[in-house]
Amino acid sequence: MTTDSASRTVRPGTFTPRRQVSHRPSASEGSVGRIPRTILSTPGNLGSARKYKSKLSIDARARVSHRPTSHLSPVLCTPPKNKSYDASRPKTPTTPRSRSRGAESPYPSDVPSEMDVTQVDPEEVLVDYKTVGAGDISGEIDEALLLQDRGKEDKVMVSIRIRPTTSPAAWEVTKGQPRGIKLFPQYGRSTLSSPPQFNFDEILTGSENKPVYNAVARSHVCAAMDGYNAVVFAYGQTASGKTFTLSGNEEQPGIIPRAMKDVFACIRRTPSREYLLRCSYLEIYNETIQDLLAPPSSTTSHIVEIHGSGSNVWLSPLREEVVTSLKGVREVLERGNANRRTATTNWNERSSRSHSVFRLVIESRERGESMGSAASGRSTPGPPRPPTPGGPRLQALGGRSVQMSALSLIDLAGSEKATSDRERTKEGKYINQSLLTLGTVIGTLADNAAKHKADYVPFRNSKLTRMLQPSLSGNARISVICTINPDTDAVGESTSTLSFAQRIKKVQLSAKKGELMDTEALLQRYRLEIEDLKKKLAEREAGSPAKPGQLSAQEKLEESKAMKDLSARIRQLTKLILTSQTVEEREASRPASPARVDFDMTPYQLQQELLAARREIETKSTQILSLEAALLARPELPPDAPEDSKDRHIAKQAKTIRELEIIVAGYEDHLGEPLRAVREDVEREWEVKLEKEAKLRREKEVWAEELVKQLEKERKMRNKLEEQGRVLAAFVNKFDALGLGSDAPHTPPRSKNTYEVFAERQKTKLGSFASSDDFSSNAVDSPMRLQLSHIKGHPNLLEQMPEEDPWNDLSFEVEVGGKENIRY
Ligand SMILES: Nc1ncnc2c1ncn2[C@@H]1O[C@H](COP(=O)(O)OP(=O)(O)OP(=O)(O)O)[C@@H](O)[C@H]1O
Repeated sequence: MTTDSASRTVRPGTFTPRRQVSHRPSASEGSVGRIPRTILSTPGNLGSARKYKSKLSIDARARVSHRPTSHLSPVLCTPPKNKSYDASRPKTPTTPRSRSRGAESPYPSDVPSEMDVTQVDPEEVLVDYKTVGAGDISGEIDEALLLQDRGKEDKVMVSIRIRPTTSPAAWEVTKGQPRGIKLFPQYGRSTLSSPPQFNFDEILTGSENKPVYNAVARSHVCAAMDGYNAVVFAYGQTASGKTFTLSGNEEQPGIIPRAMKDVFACIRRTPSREYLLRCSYLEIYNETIQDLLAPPSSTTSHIVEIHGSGSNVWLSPLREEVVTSLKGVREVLERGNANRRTATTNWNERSSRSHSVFRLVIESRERGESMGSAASGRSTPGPPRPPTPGGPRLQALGGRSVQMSALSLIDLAGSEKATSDRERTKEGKYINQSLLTLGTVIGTLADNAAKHKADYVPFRNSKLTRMLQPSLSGNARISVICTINPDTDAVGESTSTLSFAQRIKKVQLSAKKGELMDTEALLQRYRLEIEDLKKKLAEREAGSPAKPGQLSAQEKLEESKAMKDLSARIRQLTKLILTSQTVEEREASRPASPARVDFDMTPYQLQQELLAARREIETKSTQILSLEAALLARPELPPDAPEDSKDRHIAKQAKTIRELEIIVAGYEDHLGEPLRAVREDVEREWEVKLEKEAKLRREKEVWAEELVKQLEKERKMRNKLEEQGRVLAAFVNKFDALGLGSDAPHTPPRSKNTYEVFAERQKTKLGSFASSDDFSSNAVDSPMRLQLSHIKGHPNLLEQMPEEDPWNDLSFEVEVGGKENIRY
């Protein structure tokens, strides 16, 4: 066990029935006898008597002059020491103050830890709309304000707050959207280059804290109430107004007190949920994390360690206080602030010498029908579960899941120049170093986001960045308010603050709602899902008989697949429920395991536990195997078994049969039938398609046959023509051989001309002409030689004859081979 739990043993837990929370004295009230009344009666001392040495603007002065009690009034000179202030918030002496607070803390050393979260039953300290008193809320929340940055949820919201000044300002705010801030050219480093200009989500001026809260923090507070982690932090040069913005003072409450009011306002506006609120407050001083709420009497160290890595980081030992009212929160804040380290520096009368983190963990769940732990019933019997540092305390009951988120409000120490004081110089070195690391981390994250890289981010280089790792890595809505001093002698620091603001704007976020479920909640979710799925299945079933004709095969397939999916999911969920119930039954029937995990254990202890658990599992597995073998070897129930166990067995079997029947019926109804019908439809559709294709093919074959015939005809025709050509040539040669033509001077026509001879030959059936060789040898003297020479030079001339054959007019018939007459 850790020191934390050791300390728990000396602090008896005081449980108060939950319904009485609003009526019973709160932690602070309860200890009135021990805590000085002066402290309780000055709730607003969070930001009391803060001053800075530079002058305020005229309007700020005018405002404070109307309020003589305002803590902003004595700004024109170094403030006189304020006794009550000193008493409530001790300043750091020249060396860091001792952590044994008996002397310094306003709280006596025996302040009980009544609201320590480890000492109360969470079910007894829930807050809901009934328990929130009218004084706990800030009035109506403007819905429009909550919706303001909804569109920028994946980006860090970055705003600038310019502290009022009476000196000439080096910066001017540009008009329009996005809001810009520009350095007057005369204050730029070089007159040649244009002076820097920056654009941001908001640029705020003046001393009013309400508009600042509304603009930069309200939507983030509401996001935290909605289940998202949210971080608001102030960054800037020393004395630029970070603490004034975060904590403010009685006149001008800052972001923290306003946020707390809104938390309770939100609870009051949400009657359907109940909440468990717990807060912690720490500071990082000289790279050491100190618990600002640790009880002064505690002998244990106040040094808090960071455990875990990546997005799973937690702090331990860290005291968390349950708060049930605004008064309770205020008391916690006062106590923490009283322990914070501040000191007078050259620039700030009360400079924060550390980074402070106020964290509110919000757990909530739907309200049950009846209230109280007995009515709602714990899902796990026995004593409350061991505390989990940073983990859930509220249990998911009756299927109601628990939403868990954290709202972190961070006041960073301011960057500063060197000072003559050695102690301040050392602190300043640590402050500057951790701010530098924050800048590097932000720069790398921004670069990674812009260039889609995954470069190593040096979170571990400082406690601050390591602690902020889960949020900076993306799982939080972040709002940064950068405070600047507009004076001309702070241009360098302001420019560096604005560059940091510019870089952090590029960091990519993707906050997820934190939801926790226990077995019962999961089972309930499964049951609801099954109901829903069954309804859907029934609707589909009811709709499908009306549709079949209208659906295409594809649609039917999809419909069948959807039904199949639904049935599969129902089966899967039913199985999950049965498995979980069996596990739960077994859990309930056996004594609590001695190996139940205590989350306060050290990693070594956990490892040992793990080894022991593994060994036990092995032994149990062997036992199970042998038991199973024995079970198989004997009948389920001996014949002489008692009647009631027989009945139980029968009931169990009947239940299994019913389950199987449902599954089988579901399969048959929703899977078998539609599939068969679909298959038939598909087959029918394809048959028609096939027939069409076959017909088309037949038609094509006929066409192809026709084509072949046509070709054959053409080929024959061509052969015939060639044959005719040859016959004609032979005829002409013969004609010449008969001496009916010569190159000699024209002889008077003889008694028979060519046609007559031809006709005569035809008559005497001179069908067998001499071979072409014959007639070519005789062709020399042919009167048609001239024309033949043309033909010889162009063997294909006959083929190329124009369709309008001039020889047509000279047509005559000749008998070829005694078979048929050919017309020429
Ligand atoms: N906007 C403002 N209007 C009026 N007064 C302001 C404003 N901002 C800061 N101040 C005053 O300036 C002084 C210094 O402010 P504050 O302590 O908040 O600075 P800081 O940035 O937290 O400094 P450090 O980093 O040193 O802690 C305080 O007295 C505060 O009241």
